[in-house]
Order: sequence, then structure tokens, then C-alpha cells
Amino acid sequence: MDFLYTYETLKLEFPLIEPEEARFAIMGVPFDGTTSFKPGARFGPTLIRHATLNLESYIIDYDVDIAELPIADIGDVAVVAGDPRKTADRVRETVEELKRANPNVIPILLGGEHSQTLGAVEALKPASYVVFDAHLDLRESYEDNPYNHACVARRIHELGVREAMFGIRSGTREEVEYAEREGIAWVHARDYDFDAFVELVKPLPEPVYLSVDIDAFDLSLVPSTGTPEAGGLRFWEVVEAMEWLVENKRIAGFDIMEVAGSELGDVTALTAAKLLFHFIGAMGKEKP
Ligand SMILES: N=C(N)NCCCCNCCCN
Ligand SMILES: [Mn+2]
Ligand SMILES: [Mn+2]
Repeated sequence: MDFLYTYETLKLEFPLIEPEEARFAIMGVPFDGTTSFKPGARFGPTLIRHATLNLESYIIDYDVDIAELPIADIGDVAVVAGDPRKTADRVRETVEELKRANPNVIPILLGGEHSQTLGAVEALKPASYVVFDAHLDLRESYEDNPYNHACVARRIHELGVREAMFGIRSGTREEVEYAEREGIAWVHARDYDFDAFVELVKPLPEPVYLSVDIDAFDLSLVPSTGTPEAGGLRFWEVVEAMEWLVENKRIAGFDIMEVAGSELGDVTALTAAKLLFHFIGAMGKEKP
């Protein structure tokens, strides 16, 4: 099917199907118009798709071959350079088109700045937002723009979506106070463990939107990202949390954001690609 705002890109290497028939629909959002520190998020979606070429489609952990699952790739959303709100509007409209064509499909965004998660959340209207991130992203505005990537969790909270954040190690005093005042739960990367995750996420209402800002991981795994921060989470810590969510909660959508870089085979994209395959594999295992 055709979408108003997407265009064709590099695809995964195994056969894909049309979005109308798919259980998962991958879409790239190559937006980096408000990147504050390290550039290259516009290449994130392409770098992640390219990095998947290195991976087996058979996921050894789950005895699932994701090449046998119904996956679509609808390409990349055409961005409005420098305008995160207009681009997120296109993301929202694209996800709405997708859900109209196939109400059961789970959109998977590859980004691209975290600002773009807002468009998907607006379209999907989840009850809860679970996010792995180094940053609180609770600013009222950043660099004169309320739709900057550093404000995305605040905009989502304002929609009435319940939030829980993990891997946090950066924010302003105002953001910390806002979280406290608004009852937004977050766990510092230093304090993170599986039990802390389950305790906070268990009571959350469904469906849940799961967002992974790639900078949540330890810097050694994700050197190419917009605002890198030392001291993050291990790969399997995030995978184990994701597995619990997939087993225990209805998932509305998933994204892997803030992947940047300028070289094929970048470590960051390899981390993101493996996480992507594990998400699809875990979903394929749990709910056939
Ligand atoms: N959500 C985010 N990614 N926030 C990070 C914003 C950039 C903070 N720079 C502060 C630099 C002060 N010298
Ligand atoms: Mn971040
Ligand atoms: Mn973020």
C-alpha cells in the first residue's frame, strides 16, 4: 500500500510482506533537525537496517526465526527539515494510516530524534509509556522549542499517558522536581535492576508503548547518539525488561530512537539492530 509521507529505503534481507497483512510494521524517521551535540541521527534508520544484515534471523534465545514472521517495512517518513512538530505530525498521520489499514499491526519506529516518538504516541493513544533513556526529557521547552527531543516525555505526560523511565542519569533540577510533582516514576541507571523494573511497570495500565532512546545503554555500546552519557545499562538488562513487558502487557508500539552515526557497521547501529530482532523475536515467541 502507499502512504502519503513515506518513501522506499534499504530493506531487511528476508522476505517482507504488505503492511495490511503484517503483525509488525517498521518505519524509519530520519529526523535530526534539533540535535544538540552529536550529529547523524538522520542516518539512524538506514544504519540500523544495514546492521541487521549482519544478524541471523533465527533468534537463538527464543527458538524463533523472525524471517517466518509477518513483518512489513514501509520505508522512511519524509521529514520537514528543522521542524520536529511538523515531522511528528507526519509520523502521526503515517501511523494512523497504518492502523486504519491494519488495526492489529504493531508499528516499530527507527529513529531519528526522540522528538518523533510523540507522533506515534499521539496516533496510538497508549495508556502507558515505558521508556529507557539516559535523560528525563521532561523540559517544558529546549532551545525555544517545546517539541525538541529533550521535551518528549513532558509532551507525552501532558496527554495523560502514565510514564515510567529507566536508565536515567541526566536531567535538570526543574525536570526532577516536575517528575516528583507529577508523580512520574523513574529509576537511575545506578539503581536499575529487574525487580525495580517489574515493580514500577506491573501496575501500569495497558496498552503500553515501549520507547528505547538508545542512549540508555552504556556509552561503550552506543557511542554514536545525539547526547551521549556515560554510565548506562547493559544490553541484556534492557532485553530482559523488554521480554517481561512482551509477556505481561499488551504492546501498542515500539521504537528505537536517537541512533546516529555516519559509518556503516557503527557499534550503535549494531546494538540497535540486535535489540530490534530481539523485540520481534520475543513478540513472535509469546503471542503466535
Ligand atoms: N534530553 C536530552 N537529550 N537532554 C540533553 C540536552 C542537552 C543538554 N546539554 C547541556 C549542556 C550544558 N552545558
Ligand atoms: Mn536520551
Ligand atoms: Mn530521549
